[in-house]
Amino acid sequence: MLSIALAGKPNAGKSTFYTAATMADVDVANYPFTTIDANRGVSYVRTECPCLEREERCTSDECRDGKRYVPIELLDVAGLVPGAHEGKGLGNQFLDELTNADVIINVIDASGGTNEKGEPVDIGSHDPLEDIDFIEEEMDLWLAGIVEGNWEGVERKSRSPDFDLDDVLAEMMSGFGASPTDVAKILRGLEYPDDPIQWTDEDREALATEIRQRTKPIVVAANKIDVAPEANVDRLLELDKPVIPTTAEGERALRKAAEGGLIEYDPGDTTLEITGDVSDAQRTALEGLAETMAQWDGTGVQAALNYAVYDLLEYLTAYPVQDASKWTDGTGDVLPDALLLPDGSTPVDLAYAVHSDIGDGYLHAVDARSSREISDSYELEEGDVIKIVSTN
Ligand SMILES: Nc1nc2c(ncn2[C@@H]2O[C@H](COP(=O)(O)OP(=O)(O)OP(=O)(O)O)[C@@H](O)[C@H]2O)c(=O)[nH]1
Repeated sequence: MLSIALAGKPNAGKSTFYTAATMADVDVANYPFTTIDANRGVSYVRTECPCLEREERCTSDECRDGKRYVPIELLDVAGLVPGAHEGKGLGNQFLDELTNADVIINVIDASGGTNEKGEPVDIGSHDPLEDIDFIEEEMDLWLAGIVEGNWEGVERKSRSPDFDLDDVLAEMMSGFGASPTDVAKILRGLEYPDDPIQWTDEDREALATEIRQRTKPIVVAANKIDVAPEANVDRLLELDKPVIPTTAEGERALRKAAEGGLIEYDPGDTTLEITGDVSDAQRTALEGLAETMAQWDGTGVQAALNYAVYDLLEYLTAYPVQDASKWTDGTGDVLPDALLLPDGSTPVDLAYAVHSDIGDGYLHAVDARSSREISDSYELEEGDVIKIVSTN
């Protein structure tokens, strides 16, 4: 399963984001919230379900009136502080956890109400722009430290006659989650001496930065927009980096209210509707939230998760079915599965994602919309419904 890590300074709102995003909406998923451990849970990206094109909606628990929720793993990496790579704060352990993630959401306090260490200060008194780069810097320095730690081994290997620096670097990088394509791109983007003994600290740091950029893309969640000075959010949005305004607290309140039957709201909606008996205080709070959502296009929590998967990682959703005309699996369930695959994936990749042991059993694939056979090299598109024809 794709894995998204929430990182950022203490008190930026990571745990609130995590709780909101992993809170099962009883109406969407009628199975219990799957806790893997305290900081690792299941959340969802939202997309349009292909069942919207048909008369009847699909039977999946993860589809609500055509809003399709596709599971991903969410990690809550406790607060990082500047100097973490040297073991400051809770330090390295959390940087280590980030290596398990495919993409990072850097949660910052856009209200400027927490200082560089994450301690509460008056709203507006800390500049949130200062909180953006430090995660990248900490990760780069920490990775550079690991590369440095491995370097003696690389130098030793270089004495062997069949030494190939690129092979050794590729092996090291795969440990950080770099795919062979990433490795090729990283090595192409760098200039470095062939002889490892001549490498300087700068060469190793440049390598670390490239690895981080390729393997850990980051989107910033500019959190606490409900209380942030608007100018702060505007300045953040002007940066040449992906930034999504969020209110994690708002999303948590909405999910709770929806669960309690007070409102109609599905994660990612930009509006809410009060449908239950609410107190005056609840009405005022909900109306305030509705205003924030109108201004920023929702609470941003779903938008940040979606941005991480569909924009930064460039994944798409494909729907494997067994019956190409009814769009069902073997038991008659309509569009039971939605799978996230990298852009550029083919029907063969989908076949492997469905049955990892398909091997030579794959015969061909059918586009369920047109009922036509598609070529093995066809590049899947968002929302494709595909029947895999195999011998097993
Ligand atoms: N106004 C407002 N407050 C928020 C929002 N999100 C979180 N908070 C508050 O910010 C404080 C810190 O939130 P947490 O979620 O505990 O922060 P954290 O980043 O997980 O902190 P650590 O666990 O220390 O790393 C809490 O009092 C939250 O209620 C938001 O969107 N708006």
